[in-house]
Amino acid sequence: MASAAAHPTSLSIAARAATRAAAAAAAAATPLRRGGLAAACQPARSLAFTAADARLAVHVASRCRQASSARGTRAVATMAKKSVGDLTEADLEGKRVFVRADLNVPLDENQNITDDTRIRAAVPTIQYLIGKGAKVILSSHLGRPKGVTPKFSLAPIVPRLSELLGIQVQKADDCIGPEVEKLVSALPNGGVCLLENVRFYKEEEKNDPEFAQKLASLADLYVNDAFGTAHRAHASTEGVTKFLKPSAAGFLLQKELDYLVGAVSSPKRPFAAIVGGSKVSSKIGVIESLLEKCDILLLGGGMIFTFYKAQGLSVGSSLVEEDKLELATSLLAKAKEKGVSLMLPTDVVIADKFAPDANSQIVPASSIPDGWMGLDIGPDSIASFNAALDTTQTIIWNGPMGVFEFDKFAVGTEAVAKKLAELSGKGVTTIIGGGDSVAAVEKVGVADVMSHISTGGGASLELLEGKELPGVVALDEAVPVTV
Ligand SMILES: Nc1ncnc2c1ncn2[C@@H]1O[C@H](COP(=O)(O)OP(=O)(O)OP(=O)(O)O)[C@@H](O)[C@H]1O
Ligand SMILES: O=C(O)[C@H](O)COP(=O)(O)O
Repeated sequence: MASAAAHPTSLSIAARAATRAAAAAAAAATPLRRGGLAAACQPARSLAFTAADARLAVHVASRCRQASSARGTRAVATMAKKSVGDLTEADLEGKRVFVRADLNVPLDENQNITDDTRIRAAVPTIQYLIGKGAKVILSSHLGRPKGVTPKFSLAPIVPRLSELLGIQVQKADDCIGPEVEKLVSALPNGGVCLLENVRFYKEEEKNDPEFAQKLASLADLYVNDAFGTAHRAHASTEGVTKFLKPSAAGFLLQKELDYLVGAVSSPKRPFAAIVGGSKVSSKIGVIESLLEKCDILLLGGGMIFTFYKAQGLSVGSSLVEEDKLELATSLLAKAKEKGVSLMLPTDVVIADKFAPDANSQIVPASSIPDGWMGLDIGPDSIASFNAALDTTQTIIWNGPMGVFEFDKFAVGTEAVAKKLAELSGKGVTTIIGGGDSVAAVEKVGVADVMSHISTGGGASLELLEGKELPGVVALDEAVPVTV
């Protein structure tokens, strides 16, 4: 039996990035299509972002707030923060606004952007601010550099961002200091200046107050739209709010919270959660938190073998976390206690090696022979998962059903993506929680029809675990509105 640590479960980062890049290229030109509030809450996916889109974003933000108020607890959970949409022309015209975005996009070896989703998602907030005559000082990290590292420069972002905004974005060679100050002071109303990678200073990740103050000194007010980095208490996401008032949430941040907290806390029922991925240990928090909220929990991916083993089934050489057998048993018991219908796959696709060209066969989950490993869920499981999903009104999905990077073992994951796309078209709220499930949805070409696709991996997981995000907590509270 393979231990989790020794199991060859992970594809290289490059292979995963290539899959995502191909999918993203297909997704890049798809316009926003669905109607209704949920769809309107999506960041604009079209390439040309217009003033009309900016007006839509403002309208959407206010509709989201109204919808949230109507949903009671959802309002408390998601919309208690001051919004960029609350800032008027009088607040913004001629003002320097420090906008923290997450422009941490994948680049190939020639510094070409292979997935511009995060850049496009940052556009509505910037467009709104420049439309109101603000001077936007845009900040982001890229990668995890140790000191100044040219390959982690934000320079490759400038052409695409300029294209999307329809104006030439200025680029600073640093993120603090006299040269940056000069550039910022020459910025016209409605201009945008992108600062260099804020992680070139170790003080950023240390949330150093002096560094935060230096960043803050460039601006008059602060907007955080970096959802993907909101789980980090860094100088540009958290520290800076101590020196800049008001500190407001951007449209992307609001939308992510509205779905990942709001729709999950007070869902239209029945509410199903689908959790997959490689290991149960990395999803414990998410499963435990979702067990408190969902009606149906479907489990797939590598983690199911720990559940099978805990039930005394033979799992061959499938991925198993031996030290999590008790945990798996207790999660099954907890589901029962909570009245949650927890479904494990009834059949699996097994392989004689961890490789794209492995021999494969479909067997009942209870009879995996020695020497074979489960790499996908089988057709009976897909059918019963689909039947369960057909009964639902809200679905959240995190983690693939199998080793979807290998075509032979991608069927279960793709079936879930297609089912969610079909149900989304019928009005079911479908939320994809970041990471590999987003890559799978993009690979199938159905990203555009989902209610919400998160731009954050780690941040979305932390939210789903019920944790507070420091980058959100630090923002100003919204002024309460009496209805
Ligand atoms: N049966 C399986 N055996 C081994 N690995 C599996 C199996 N099913 C899925 N995986 C692997 O799980 C990985 C994804 O797991 P992970 O827990 O990282 O999911 P995620 O949360 O969606 O992704 P991310 O960590 O990128 O946010 C994929 O690379 C996939 O190949
Ligand atoms: O890609 C991400 O998940 C975010 O940009 C955060 O990056 P980090 O994990 O390096 O903080």
